[in-house]
Amino acid sequence: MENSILQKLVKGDAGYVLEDVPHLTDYIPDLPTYPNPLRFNPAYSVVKQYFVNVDDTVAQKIVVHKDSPRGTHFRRAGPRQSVVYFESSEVHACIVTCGGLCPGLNTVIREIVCGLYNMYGVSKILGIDGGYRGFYSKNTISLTPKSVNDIHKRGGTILGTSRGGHDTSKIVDSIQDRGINQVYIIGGDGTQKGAAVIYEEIRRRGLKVAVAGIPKTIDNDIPVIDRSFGFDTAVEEAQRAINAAHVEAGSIENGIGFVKLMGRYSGFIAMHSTLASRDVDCCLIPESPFFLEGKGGLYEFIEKRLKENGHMVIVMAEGAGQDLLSESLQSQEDASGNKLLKDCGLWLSQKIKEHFSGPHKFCINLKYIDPTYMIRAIPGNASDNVYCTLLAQSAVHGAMAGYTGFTVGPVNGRHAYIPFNRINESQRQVVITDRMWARLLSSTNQPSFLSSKEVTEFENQEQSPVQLLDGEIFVDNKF
Ligand SMILES: Nc1ncnc2c1ncn2[C@@H]1O[C@H](COP(=O)(O)OP(=O)(O)O)[C@@H](O)[C@H]1O
Ligand SMILES: O=P(O)(O)OC[C@H]1O[C@](O)(COP(=O)(O)O)[C@@H](O)[C@@H]1O
Ligand SMILES: [Mg+2]
Repeated sequence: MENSILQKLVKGDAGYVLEDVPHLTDYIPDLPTYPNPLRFNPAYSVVKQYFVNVDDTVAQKIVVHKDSPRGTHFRRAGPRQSVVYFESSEVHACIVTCGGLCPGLNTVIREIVCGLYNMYGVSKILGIDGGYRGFYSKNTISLTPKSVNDIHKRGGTILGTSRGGHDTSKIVDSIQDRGINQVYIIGGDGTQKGAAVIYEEIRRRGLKVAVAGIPKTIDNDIPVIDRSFGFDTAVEEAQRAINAAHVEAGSIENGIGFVKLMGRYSGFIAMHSTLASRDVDCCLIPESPFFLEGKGGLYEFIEKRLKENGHMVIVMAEGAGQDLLSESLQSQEDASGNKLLKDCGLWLSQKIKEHFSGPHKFCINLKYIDPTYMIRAIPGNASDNVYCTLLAQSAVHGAMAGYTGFTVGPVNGRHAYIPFNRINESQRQVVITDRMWARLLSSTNQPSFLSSKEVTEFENQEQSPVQLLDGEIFVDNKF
C-alpha cells in the first residue's frame, strides 16, 4: 500500500484507490480514545452487523469490465466498534443550516440531536441561528431531543438560513471561543466549500474539532452521491403543479399548461418530474439547448402537438434557455455569488403567446404555473425522512470516530465519507447523451433540438466502449 499524505490517497492492487477523509490524529498525535458507548447500548449491541469493519470501503464505479481497474473507493460510513475519539461528556456540538431551503432540513437537525444523545450520550448541542453569519452575529439555540421532537413535520429549518456572510476566521474564532468540538454543516455546494475552508483553518490552528458536512441541494447537483435529500419530495410535489397544468390545458381548445420548476444549472427536478408524470409533452432543461423558430424548433413542435392532441404540457427548469434572453440583460449575483437568473419561464411563455397570436394566427390558450418555492418549503416525505436519518447518523458516527473534513452521502446505495474536495470540484448535471435523457425523449417524443452535426458527434461518442465506463455518465443519472 502506498500513501499520499496530502490527499490521503491509498492505492491497492488492481487499480484500487481509496480517497480517504482526514482524521483528527492526522494533525493531533496521541489523541486519547474511549470505548464506543454503542457497544453497551441495548438497541445496537445485539445487532452484530451494526458496526462497520474499519477497512470497509465503497466503490464509486460499480459497472465494470473483466479487466477494468477497481477504481476509486470511499471510506464506508457507520459506527466503529472499537473506539471513539470523544468522551460523551466532552462533546460540544453545533449544527448550522446554510443556503436555500430543502425538504428534510429539520429531519436532519432532529436526527443529529437525537443521534448524538441516544447513541453517544451527548447533550451539549447548539443550533447556530441563520446560517454561517450566525456564528459571529447572532445568538445560539440550545437543542435537546425534546425541543426537536416534532420538527421533522415542518418545512424549512428551525435554525434559519442565509446566503453570503461566510467569514472563515470569525467563524473559527466563534467555534474556538465557545469550546465547540463537533461542527455539523448542512448545505449545498456553496456551503460545502465554506465547510472545507473552515476545516482547513481549524486544522491550521491544531484544534480538536471535527467538521462534518451534510449535503443539501434540492437541485440534486452535488456530484458523487446518489441523490440529495429533499429531491424526492420536490419531484413528488411538482406532480401537483404538472397535474394542474394538464387539467387546465385539457379543458380548453389548444390549451398549453406551462410549468416552471427549480433548477439553476441542472435539470434533474424537471427531468424526473416529467418522467414521473407522463403527462408532459416537452421538458426543457439547462443542459439541453433549444431554439424557437424554424424546422425542428420549439414553435414547430408546439403546433404539431396541438394539432395532434389539442393540448399540451411544457415543463421548464428555470435555468433552461438562458442563452436565448441573456444577451440583452446584465447578469447579477446573489449574496453567495450564485448567478441570479432571468425569469426565462415567464419570458418564454410570453414569446409563445406572441408567436401564435402574430401573423401565424394559431389560437392558443397558455396557462403559466410557477410553483418554485412550493416544492421546497414543505416537510420531507417518508422516503426522504428515512434518508435524512441515515445521513445524520452517519455524520454523527464519523465525527465520534474522529473523522473530519468530510461530507457524508450514499454512493451506490452505501453511505460513505467523501473528502470535501471531491464534492466541491464539480457540479452534477444531466448528461443528455445518457439513457435517462433518452428515456425522457422517448416518453415525451419531443425533438432533441440537436443539429445533425451534434447528433453525429454524440453517436460517435456512444460507439466508444470507454465512454460507457469513464466519467460520471452512469453515476450521474443513476437512482
Ligand atoms: N466558495 C465559497 N467559500 C466559502 N463559503 C462559501 C463559498 N460559496 C458559498 N459560500 C457560503 O456558503 C453559504 C451557502 O451558499 P449558497 O451558495 O447560498 O447555498 P448552497 O450551500 O445551497 O449552495 C453562504 O453563507 C455562502 O457565503
Ligand atoms: O431564491 P433563492 O432562495 O435564492 O433560491 C432559489 C434557488 O436555489 C436553488 O434551489 C438551488 O439551491 P440548492 O440546490 O442549493 O438547494 C435554485 O434552483 C434556485 O434558483
Ligand atoms: Mg448552491
